[in-house]
Amino acid sequence: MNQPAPRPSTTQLPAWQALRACCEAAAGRHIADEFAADPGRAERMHTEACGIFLDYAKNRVDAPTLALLFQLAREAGVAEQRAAMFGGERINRTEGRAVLHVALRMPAGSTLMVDGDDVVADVTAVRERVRRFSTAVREGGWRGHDGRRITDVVNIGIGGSDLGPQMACEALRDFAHRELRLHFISNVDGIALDRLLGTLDPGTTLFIVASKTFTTQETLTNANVARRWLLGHAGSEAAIARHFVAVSTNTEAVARFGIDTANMFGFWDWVGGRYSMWSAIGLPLALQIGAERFDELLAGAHAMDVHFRDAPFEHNLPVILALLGIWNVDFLDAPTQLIAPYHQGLHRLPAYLQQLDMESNGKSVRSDGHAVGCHTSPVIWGETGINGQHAYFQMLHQGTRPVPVDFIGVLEHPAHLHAQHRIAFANMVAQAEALMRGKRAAEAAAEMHAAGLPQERIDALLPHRVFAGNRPSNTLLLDRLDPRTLGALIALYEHRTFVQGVVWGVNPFDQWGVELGKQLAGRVLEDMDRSTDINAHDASTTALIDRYRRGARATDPVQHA
Ligand SMILES: O=P(O)(O)OC[C@H]1O[C@H](O)[C@H](O)[C@@H](O)[C@@H]1O
Repeated sequence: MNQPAPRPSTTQLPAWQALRACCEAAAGRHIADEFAADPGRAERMHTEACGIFLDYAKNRVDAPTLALLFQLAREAGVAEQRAAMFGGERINRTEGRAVLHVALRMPAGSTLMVDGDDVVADVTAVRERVRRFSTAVREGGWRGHDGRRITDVVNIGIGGSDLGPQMACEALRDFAHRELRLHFISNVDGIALDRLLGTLDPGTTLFIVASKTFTTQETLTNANVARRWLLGHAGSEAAIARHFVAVSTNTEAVARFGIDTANMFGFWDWVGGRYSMWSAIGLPLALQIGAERFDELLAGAHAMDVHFRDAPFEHNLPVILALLGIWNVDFLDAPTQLIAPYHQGLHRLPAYLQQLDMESNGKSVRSDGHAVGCHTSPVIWGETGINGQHAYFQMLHQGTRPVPVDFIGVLEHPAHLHAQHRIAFANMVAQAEALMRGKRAAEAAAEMHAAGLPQERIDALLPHRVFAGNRPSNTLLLDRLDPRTLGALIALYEHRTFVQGVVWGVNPFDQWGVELGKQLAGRVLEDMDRSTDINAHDASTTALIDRYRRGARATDPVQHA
């Protein structure tokens, strides 16, 4: 396995050290004062590409800080690592793999050779199978075992085999096929699947078992339940072939499970799970919006790839977002990052970005095995901004720690929703303004005077009605929420994650941290069935297992009136 070229640790880079000094100097400065002093600030601090406009003027940075952040990207080797990724080098060093989600959206006919193999040709062949299959299901050519059309598609998968297609199906529901309903099952506790199966007709239901490894316990458990349910109704094994397809890299395991490998859509080990929605993992989306629109999603992502590859850092959306994120996490001590979409269609975006970012960069050692020495992935959280406003925005405005926000709005909207769209948009812009500007004591006092409050009351309330402001945010405006722009948006965040990983020196493409819990779950499961004493665990864990053994009752389902 080739080792990364030796590079000083991130915190030793000259730009990092200079940023430290910048940070101390900037401590007392307020963004509102920067706006007042610099009429050209907003004009300079925005950029746009692929139908996405980014305003980043409401960050706690000035021109010299920004220049140093770009310098940091140069010193950290972002351009070199970017070229290595696009060139198909094995930059996922701990797993010895190339990282080629960008190849999944390259136009048919282009070439990218890896180990003597043209990966774009392989990608195009699978894309063609997805096209044929999704068209057949959508048009009624592919039917259930008793000859009826498919009406419901259930994607069984988890993590990267669930979050991407689910998020995109929600986002693009306006483009959905009228007679095809999409469902997503990930939780192993059985509740969601149980509830769903009760509403489905086995003769018109298609299951997609989506798992890169095809070894994931949750997915295989749910898939087995679905299989038994189908067989219980259809009566014959032959029905499986009409109602089950698989998306995986593991042909043998798919065959062992009992799915005909003719009904399997493959992908490759150079596609990370959380980067896989562009592969056949996107099949639910292709079924929902059709292959042509799925191609538009890929084209939008490809356009962002080209922008990321070619645009100078100073105008490069992913690079700018990444560097501001690093500034917030490492220099302004912001431990979290809020994602606030002001479009109901994007309500699963925060969940999607949680995996993308935290599973990629939630690491404390660098690719070379040394400690990182700075903070890495922030906690990503959020839901639709408007709901957040009425729940946790209090903490954003007056809490003790800064919470940087990505506000995401959409400009185009259906005419009949114009009045509501205006309200949502106004709220988004106002929140960003309020977080940045705050409200100073004199302003708050004057308001209370004007409202006729007695001086005593004003004095008592004043500390509560002051807003410090100076809280950073980005605002991303999408021209519209269509497949192309969604593709560009997701690719933008993918590359942001990549740039941050490069600067921090971590490998954004492995996830060793998820293994330990899985291993221990296997042991706990065995111990839950043991009748003898168990003492291989700590006392707390043993007591919990014991409590389960004594207290967990299996009851009959609740009978509804
Ligand atoms: O697609 P699968 O192989 O079933 O994996 C599903 C998920 O499970 C794992 O625990 C990983 O942490 C994720 O990166 C992955 O997306």
